[in-house]
Amino acid sequence: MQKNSCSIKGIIKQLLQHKQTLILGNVVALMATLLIVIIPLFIPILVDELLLGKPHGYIAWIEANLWQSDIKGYVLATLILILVLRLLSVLLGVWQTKIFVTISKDMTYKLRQSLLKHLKRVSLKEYEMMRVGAVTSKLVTDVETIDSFVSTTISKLIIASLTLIFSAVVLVWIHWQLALFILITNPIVVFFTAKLSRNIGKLKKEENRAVGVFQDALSETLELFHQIRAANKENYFFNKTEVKAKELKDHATAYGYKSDVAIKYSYLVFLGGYEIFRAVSILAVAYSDLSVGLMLAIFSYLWVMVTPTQDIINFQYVLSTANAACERINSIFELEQERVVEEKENPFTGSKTIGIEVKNLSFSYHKNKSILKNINMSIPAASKIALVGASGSGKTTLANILVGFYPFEEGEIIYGDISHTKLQLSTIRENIHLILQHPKLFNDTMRFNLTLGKSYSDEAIKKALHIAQLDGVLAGLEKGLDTLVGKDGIKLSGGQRQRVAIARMILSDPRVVIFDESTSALDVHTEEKLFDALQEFLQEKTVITIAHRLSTIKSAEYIYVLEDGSVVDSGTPKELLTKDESYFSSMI
Ligand SMILES: Nc1ncnc2c1ncn2[C@@H]1O[C@H](COP(=O)(O)OP(=O)(O)OP(=O)(O)O)[C@@H](O)[C@H]1O
Repeated sequence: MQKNSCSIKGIIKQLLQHKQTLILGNVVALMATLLIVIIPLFIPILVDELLLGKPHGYIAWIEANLWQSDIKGYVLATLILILVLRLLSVLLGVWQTKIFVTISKDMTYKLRQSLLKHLKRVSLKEYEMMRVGAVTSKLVTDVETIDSFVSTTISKLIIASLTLIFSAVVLVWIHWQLALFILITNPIVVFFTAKLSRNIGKLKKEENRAVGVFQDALSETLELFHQIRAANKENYFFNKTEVKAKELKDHATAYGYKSDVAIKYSYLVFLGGYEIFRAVSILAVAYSDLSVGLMLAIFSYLWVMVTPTQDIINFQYVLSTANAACERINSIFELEQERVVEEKENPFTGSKTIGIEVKNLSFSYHKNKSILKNINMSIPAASKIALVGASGSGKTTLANILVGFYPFEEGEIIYGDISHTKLQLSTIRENIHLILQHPKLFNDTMRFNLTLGKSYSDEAIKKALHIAQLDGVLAGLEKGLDTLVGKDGIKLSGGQRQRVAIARMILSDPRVVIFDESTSALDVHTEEKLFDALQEFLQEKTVITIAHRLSTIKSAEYIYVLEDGSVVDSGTPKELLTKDESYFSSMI
């Protein structure tokens, strides 16, 4: 699979995929420019032929072939013609902008799309260490920097170059020595400003990084606002965010004024050349046969050349900022993704449930710190297993591995009769449902939190709520299933949130269910009623229950005891109860 990445070469390659539209846009832009560029050619006619009586032959040709008039008539006609040319040029300019904006926005959309595609499959290990604000800023600010590079490249670079070439040709035609002078000074300006532009690129990179750091601090503060308030730590966290805002201000100020200084400096170099050129032109009128009208035309061409020259100078800056943005964007593309395997068989299809064999499984989150050590477990299909052990012994880690959240290198898990190496992690998660102790809810309706966007009948939803002991809760919601549950389900109690997660599981009807302290917030009475109601639903499913409370695992047929990442004991509840030293015995 080809790895996605952001590079200037890649952007150009992608641009070329829009070849036809690009050509159309450039033809339109060229026509718009030509209409403007020919305007200075009217100056010699007006000044030399009409005012100074120095014929170039144009008026004579017009009189012979088109129309005869006095000075007023010719001036008025020229004025109208120039205004029409300008109007046409503006209209073509609007069309050109529409074409180029469509291309550049399409390209930046595609870049965001491929970043989101990459993030969608990012490994959980990477996600856990990810600074969300920094990722957001890359998707917004850095992609915008690329957008401005693309729009500058496609809309300005070619036209600027063509305008300069066209003006150069006309200048050579008018006075080749003066033209040569301009053609030599332009590259010198670009040369003197190249190094500056690289430094500006670095400043832009710093500014975008500071945006990320600020966004990160802000989102974390707002995310944990409730806990911050509970700890009375608003000052600490908001001051920390303010410091990041100040850093952002410093970087943005540095980039803002230094990039402006660089552009102005480059422009100054250009204007210096321009002033010298003007002096030389006046000397050329004094000491050669260059007419005043042609000299004024040359000056006009110089002005015509100002914007394209500036565009080319700016292009260097935009190019180096785009390079810096690409570097930051690539750090997202470099995030490790979940493995993809070619799945030939699916053990879950056609079976009501499956058994799971864990063989010699070892796992660590970070090198040198082993969390699970050589775990062996046999979980027959439709069995009811419990996993107990002291806090930190690795129960949740094992549950996360069973549902395919973390890849592991040592050992094997056999689902049905298929090894984990031959299964897509998404297939495993589709069929094995892990219910967490602290389920996350979306700031959306109760219905959405139960269905997660899939369509179920109201009847099915209500049945799931009934099993999850939520009838009373639903009746108390002002808009029933369409009631908003608030940020992270704040309007619901901890136990209600746990039951919403269980109702969500019931609706998704998985083959295997893992309860990880999923009823810890319920009182023993409600928990008992819940498991009674769940009995029929779970009957034909493999169920693994992790709990610290005996009441939660009382119907387990077989128990595994975990200690410091190893299975230290296992057996039926009866067998374990006979052992005085067993962790299970201590739960009673
Ligand atoms: N995402 C993670 N990254 C790094 N280390 C982790 C991560 N999750 C857990 N750990 C570590 O792994 C060990 C086992 O944690 P785990 O949550 O699996 O234990 P547990 O038995 O479920 O504990 P509890 O009963 O308190 O929920 C702990 O030492 C913990 O610090």
